[in-house]
Amino acid sequence: MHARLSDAFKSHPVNLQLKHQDFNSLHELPDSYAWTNNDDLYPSFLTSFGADDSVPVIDLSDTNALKLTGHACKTWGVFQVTNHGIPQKLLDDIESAGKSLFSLPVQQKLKAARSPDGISGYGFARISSFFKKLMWSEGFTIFGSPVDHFRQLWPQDYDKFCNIIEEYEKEMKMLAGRLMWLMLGSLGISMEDIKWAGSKGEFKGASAALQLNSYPACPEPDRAMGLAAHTDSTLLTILYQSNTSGLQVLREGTGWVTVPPMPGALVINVGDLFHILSNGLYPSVLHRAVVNRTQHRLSIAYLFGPPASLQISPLSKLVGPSHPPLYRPISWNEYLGTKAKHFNKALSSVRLCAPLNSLVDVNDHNSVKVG
Ligand SMILES: C=C1C[C@]23C[C@@]1(O)CC[C@H]2[C@@]12CCC[C@@](C)(C(=O)O1)[C@H]2[C@@H]3C(=O)O
Ligand SMILES: O=C(O)CCC(=O)C(=O)O
Ligand SMILES: [Fe+2]
Repeated sequence: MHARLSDAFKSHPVNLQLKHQDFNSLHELPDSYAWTNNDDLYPSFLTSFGADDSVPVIDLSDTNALKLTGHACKTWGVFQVTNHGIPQKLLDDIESAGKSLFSLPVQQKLKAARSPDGISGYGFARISSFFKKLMWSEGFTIFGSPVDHFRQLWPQDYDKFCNIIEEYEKEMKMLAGRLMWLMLGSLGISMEDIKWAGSKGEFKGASAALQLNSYPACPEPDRAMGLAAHTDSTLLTILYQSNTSGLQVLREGTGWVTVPPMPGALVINVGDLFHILSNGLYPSVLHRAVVNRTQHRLSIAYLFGPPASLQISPLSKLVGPSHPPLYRPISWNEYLGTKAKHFNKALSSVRLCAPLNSLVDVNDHNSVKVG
């Protein structure tokens, strides 16, 4: 019997969701939410104010899109896309669905709480268990049908919300497929090299989760953390951050760089599984979300991965005598379990050989050099 993604956390349950409180009732930052540099694994003071180093923006209708994508993945691990074909109406609909969800009373939201060993439902981000301080955010993860949870949240009109999610996932899946081919194509990989992509290259058996993140306005944003620095355990992530800034990526030699919201654009992150697939050529990007004093912020992440139990390993075309495979084969299912156990050391725990110079290896987030 094949392992299912929803079983990935069975051996590492987290028990955080019941401590949830109503952010709107907090007019001062409680100590439990006040972060110092010691509480974070990556230095916070390295914020970059220079505008000279900015996240690439790629117009998907540009004839150079393949080359630009390759360059962005290699040098940044993140880029924004325009002309992606996702209707603005759908982005507006999912944004208002998210707003409607998070503005429900806490007791109502808790009816759809994520179980300690589950994937789907309402709660703190899974990675919260690795930190002493709480994050100034709440999340809702959708994996598979959201109907049971949505019936709890909106007994009258859950159907309407289910339809929006279904439509959004359908569109995201198609876009994720297009982006995969751009990223793979830029590495010289073609459809024949990826058996699981299917005969039409549509990645039929792929799995994905949808994560709605809510960051309420915060009385002391400089001392709070929306979502602590992490890489995504995905092949790629498609993020809609609407019009409020908050997403930052860690850039070698520069520090934290804000990804500015652009009307209608989507942010694409390279995830850990693509890092493995590309044998470290396209490194996954460390990112975090900061909060602000006046505006509530919502983001929607489509976390795209391979079939749950398919073994992912460095592509054979990218390995050879002078490029040994850097990572052992691992399934998404197993990788999520590894992440739940080792968090920021998950990728290096899958690594086969030590980097030549471990101090300057850009592909190993445990030795990232900044400043
Ligand atoms: C498939 C998944 C990736 C994710 C854990 C999850 O089961 C669903 C939520 C995802 C998310 C979103 C916020 C950041 C993150 C690190 C977390 O705690 O939950 C990611 C997880 C991940 O990419 O490892
Ligand atoms: O809210 C954001 O901008 C980032 C969200 C994120 O990193 C995630 O959901 O994995
Ligand atoms: Fe993320």
